[in-house]
Amino acid sequence: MWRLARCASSNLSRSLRRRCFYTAAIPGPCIVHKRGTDILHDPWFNKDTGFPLTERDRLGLRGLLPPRVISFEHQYDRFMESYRSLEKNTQGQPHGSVSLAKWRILNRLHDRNETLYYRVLIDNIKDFAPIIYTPTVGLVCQNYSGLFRRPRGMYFSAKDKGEMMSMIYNWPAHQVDMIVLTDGSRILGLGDLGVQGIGIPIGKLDIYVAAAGINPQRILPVMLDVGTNNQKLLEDPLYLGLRQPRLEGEEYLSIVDEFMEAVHTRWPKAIVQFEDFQMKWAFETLQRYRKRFCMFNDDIQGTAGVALAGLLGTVRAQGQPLSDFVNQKIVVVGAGSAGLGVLNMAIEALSRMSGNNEMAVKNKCYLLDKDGLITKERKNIDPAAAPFAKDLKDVEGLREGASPIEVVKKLKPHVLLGLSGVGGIFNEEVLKAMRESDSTKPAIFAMSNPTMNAECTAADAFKYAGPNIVFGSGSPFKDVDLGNGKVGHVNQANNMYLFPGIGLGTLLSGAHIITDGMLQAAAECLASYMTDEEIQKGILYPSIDSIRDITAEVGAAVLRAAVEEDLAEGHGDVGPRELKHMSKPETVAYVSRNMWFPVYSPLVHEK
Ligand SMILES: NC(=O)C1=CN([C@@H]2O[C@H](COP(=O)(O)OP(=O)(O)OC[C@H]3O[C@@H](n4cnc5c(N)ncnc54)[C@H](O)[C@@H]3O)[C@@H](O)[C@H]2O)C=CC1
Ligand SMILES: CC(=O)C(=O)O
Ligand SMILES: [Mg+2]
Repeated sequence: MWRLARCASSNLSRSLRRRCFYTAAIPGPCIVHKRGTDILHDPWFNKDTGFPLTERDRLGLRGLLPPRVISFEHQYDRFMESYRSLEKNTQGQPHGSVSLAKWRILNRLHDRNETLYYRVLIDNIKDFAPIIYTPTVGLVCQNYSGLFRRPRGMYFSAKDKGEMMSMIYNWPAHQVDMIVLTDGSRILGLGDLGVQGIGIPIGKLDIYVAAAGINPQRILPVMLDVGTNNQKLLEDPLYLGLRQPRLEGEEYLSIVDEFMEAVHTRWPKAIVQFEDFQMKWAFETLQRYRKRFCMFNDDIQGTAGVALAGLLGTVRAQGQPLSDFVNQKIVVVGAGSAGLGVLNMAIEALSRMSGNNEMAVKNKCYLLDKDGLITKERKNIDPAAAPFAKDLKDVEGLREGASPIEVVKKLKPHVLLGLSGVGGIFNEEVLKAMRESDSTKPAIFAMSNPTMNAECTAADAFKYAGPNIVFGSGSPFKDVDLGNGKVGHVNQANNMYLFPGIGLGTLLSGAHIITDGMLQAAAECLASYMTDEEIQKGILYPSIDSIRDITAEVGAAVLRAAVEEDLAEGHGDVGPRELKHMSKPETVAYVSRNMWFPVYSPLVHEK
């Protein structure tokens, strides 16, 4: 049953909680097995000019650095100053090249000094998320082979078949907690980018560190390079991946199987997030592995929870009780892994609310793909979309393959949600038709990424569909000035609000699988996070600035769900019994306490 109880510690002031993250205890020492320049060249341990003199002596660094010791705060200010002057000096230049220049300066720091990098990322997450994550990460992936300077993460290719069990031991960390894996076949809305898709696991794991406080020494971005069907890349002399068409069928699955077995053998507790796989493999691999390994598919499952929280928020914004969700007509444009994931989770929630009358709630949900409205008349219907195909007699006045404008005009939906990857398909005509919606506050979610692939811009949505809409987009847009001091609020309807908490909560619970119950708990937590006052203003999700707060809450909700399902085996010194006895607020505090925070630890050398 959907509960709207406020999250455990939500009455603690958010800013107070944020400050708590900064009162880090004196850091314990960190053992390193290297000395001298090897340390300076290792971004996990490097402190640049920040090594105190005693440490320089201990680690054989004296003379390898300029003599003056610069404090962490001073280094931080210096970096931010250079970032701000880059912003100033590139004003008026093309947006894409400015974004790439910003990414480069951040990436250089990432490659040199991770402690400082993650500190600036955490403190400035709202400004930097659009650079290291969507939309700029899309541009980075498109240009990856040209931008490549240093490797990050691991690359397993079709040529490594039979070798993966030993290759996995090439990774230098003893423990890995979180892996994000892609095969590069559907990178954001940009299609098959082959090996260049590695930018996505890197960006997602940066969000894991910033939002969930996963220790960056325990993360691993992975590219499974099984070839690419992108002809342009195959012909590009700079392309860094395998120059062959993608493996298919059993050949493909045997590569993924081998990788999963290798990971499980070395790090049985590591969580694997599948990211940006083309639809057929996204569903197939989820089915194949979810009962055997600790894994989830972010595009199917993470996106669904965020969208559902947004849809429930919309009902609240309309001033209706949550039970009114069952009366909403929902049109989803895009029948891929994300669109189907959203519809499946929405229908599950709706069914529970309507006393398991799944048929009745399905009748209120409409699904379109590139060929328009999906009905039972559709030839060669995808089996995953088939359960949502409409009987033509139930959609009077509409035809098989009806276009978004025909559907919106006829149905006057409460919600129009885009996960098609096609920029601008919610055009002026479609948006204007949403003015006739049966809802007083219709919702328009243009969730495709990156920005140019969004189904519409925020400005167009408010301009054409009217000021009363609730708006969400996958990539960030600025709030819209509606005149008369009114603001059209933009919600970033992105799975970044959930995946970090799903990963962290699962990790701390010690569960060996991720169940629907754990995912539902995550979505419920996000749905209940905002106050009625915020929701009335059309604000459905917390600000990205407070992403650590919401992640702690989501993580705790996931952990408690694992406990309730008797799956929690504990983590580190905290066993299942202790987890079971934690109250809700204690669980949130426990999760927050376990978030890594970047400070320079004293380094101690051990041979
Ligand atoms: N905001 C968020 O958190 C998330 C956003 N996404 C975005 O959603 C988009 C789709 O992702 P997936 O479902 O994984 O891709 P997918 O490739 O599995 O599915 C795309 C779907 O869109 C349909 N489509 C293509 N052209 C269309 C058109 N002109 N009109 C209507 N439908 C059309 C296709 O037929 C297909 O059903 C991507 O742009 C991705 O960035 C995905 C996951 C999370
Ligand atoms: C956000 C995300 O996961 C996507 O666009 O694929
Ligand atoms: Mg994705």
